[in-house]
Amino acid sequence: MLLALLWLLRPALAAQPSAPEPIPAPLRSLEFGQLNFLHTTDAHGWLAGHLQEPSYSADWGDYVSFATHIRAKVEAQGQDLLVIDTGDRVEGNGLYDSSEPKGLYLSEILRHQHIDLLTSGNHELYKQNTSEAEFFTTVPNFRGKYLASNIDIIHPTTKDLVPLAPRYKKFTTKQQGIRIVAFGFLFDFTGNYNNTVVQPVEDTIKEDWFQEAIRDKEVDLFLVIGHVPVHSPEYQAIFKEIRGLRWDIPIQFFGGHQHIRDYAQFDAKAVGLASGRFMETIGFMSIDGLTTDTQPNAMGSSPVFKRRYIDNNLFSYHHHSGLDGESFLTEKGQNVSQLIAESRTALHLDQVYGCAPHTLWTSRVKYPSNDSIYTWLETQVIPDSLKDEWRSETPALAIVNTGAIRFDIFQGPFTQDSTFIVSPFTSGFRYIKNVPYNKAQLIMDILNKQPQVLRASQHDMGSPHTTLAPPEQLAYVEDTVADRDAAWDRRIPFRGGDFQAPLSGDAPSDKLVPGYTTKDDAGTDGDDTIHSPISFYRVPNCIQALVSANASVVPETIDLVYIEFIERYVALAAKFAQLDVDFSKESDVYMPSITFTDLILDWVKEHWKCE
Ligand SMILES: Nc1ccn([C@@H]2O[C@H](COP(=O)(O)O)[C@@H](O)[C@H]2O)c(=O)n1
Repeated sequence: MLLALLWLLRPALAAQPSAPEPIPAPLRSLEFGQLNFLHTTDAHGWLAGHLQEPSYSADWGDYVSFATHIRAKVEAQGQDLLVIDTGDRVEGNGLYDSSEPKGLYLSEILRHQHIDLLTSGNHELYKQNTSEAEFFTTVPNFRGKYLASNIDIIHPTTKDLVPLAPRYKKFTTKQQGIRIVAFGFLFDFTGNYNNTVVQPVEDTIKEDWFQEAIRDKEVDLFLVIGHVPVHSPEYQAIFKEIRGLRWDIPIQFFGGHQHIRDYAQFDAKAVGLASGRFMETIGFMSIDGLTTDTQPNAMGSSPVFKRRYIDNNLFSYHHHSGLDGESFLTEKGQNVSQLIAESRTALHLDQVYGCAPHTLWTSRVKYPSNDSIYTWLETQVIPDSLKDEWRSETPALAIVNTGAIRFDIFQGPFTQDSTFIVSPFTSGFRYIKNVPYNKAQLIMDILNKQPQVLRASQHDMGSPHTTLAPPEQLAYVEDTVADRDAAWDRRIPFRGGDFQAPLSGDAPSDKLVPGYTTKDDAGTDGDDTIHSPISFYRVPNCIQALVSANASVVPETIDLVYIEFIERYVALAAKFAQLDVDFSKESDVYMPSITFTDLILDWVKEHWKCE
């Protein structure tokens, strides 16, 4: 009774208390259809939303409210909604990485969304405890919704190899009885821990169960969800396999992994949507003109597909749901926002360790440059901090893959949350002693020509979708330099900051908020928010820093230090460089029990004092 009263008296909660207000901006509306979808992918723990970026400042509770309203709205018209998530829900934010064990709070928050279908990403499988948490927690939390067409796991107690979740599912939609056969794939990933088995997609689709499923005559739509780029050999293979047998059944793909907004047009009746990363984007799709038992498509015409990339903020949510600040709130959504706020407090995610004097970017500025996060690591953090007490007399050349850094650092407070947002992984350092300096440089050159060089070898260095660089680097082959005032382009509004009024003041003439300006197979009208463009620069696979007492002298030999995650790549590059080393026997731990994350955090604490 008292609890109920307290609940009634508490302030209405939308987004997180410290989240910045969204900025009003011109919007393109959603075009609803017979069957509608909301899609998330690569959330990587960002369920609190972006607390330093107004464009993406809604949280998972707001998304729960949004999906509830959209479901009610379409169902009132006799239409259907399916909510989809295509994996990589873990690793990349304090809300996941800061707890012990990791994910303690996240899985409880996640389960409150009514997700109709979900699947695993590669990040759910890098480590044994993460995939086992999927098996014991997320799969049961979403029983009957989680699909794993090509993933098996060694059962933690019986030790049998079993499917992580059901391979596929046939169901009918609530309102119209649309008959759907759905699959849930992961790309041809090879970096998983050995307690799981990822079967290549191309082999999986030859299996009897898949062949039977696609021969089902009572189907109106094939729905393929997966942690797979929508433009990929894997999805091409699935498309061809289904289309080879079923020339007229529509196929809807949902994908992810590359952290980009993307849309693929396979043919007139088959399309795919990818919905970005880090809870920046909620993907929307609708299909009209599906043939069903009750709605025969007598003309036999192709269905009409519409797509929209929604910026995850309350301004967009209010607009698309047709509601305002008051009417938008749902009890469930507010409870989830509250749960996130409590979890963040329990994890001390707002604890400040230092203050960044200026913003450091991963891909918005050229590398190397003063504003590049990689230049900062190479010239300051690593040279100041990398020292092993047993090797202090020997110069070291440290190699770090750029993909180990996941996000930008904004000017201002660097918190417990920022720590994991920037560097969530648990990798430490290893080294090979006494490597000739020129060989080490050759190894660097080879690593930076990967995938071309390493993949051209006979060695299995993984799928074409994995890279030592951040994943979006694979999607864009060249720099995109925003054609506008660079100073404005770099302005990201901060919490309580003064850059929040682009509809007035000193903004460039078009007065738009900088953000995604997506170009995909359907054109340039996919983003809901009309943005001014932002720049994207390519970065190398790896960066290096020479750590030496006498930095002006080039040493003859060095300790070749590298981040643990890239050992197999470094070993292969060493072979190409004709360095005769057996990494399994000769490599050792450098700076025992220090992770790359610790190194960065310790540097921040020491060097970035808050005024
Ligand atoms: N321990 C790890 C794990 C991953 N990476 C980097 O992330 C890339 C994969 O990220 P996605 O979000 O695209 O799945 C991977 O290719 C590495 O670059 C890492 O550095 N350390």
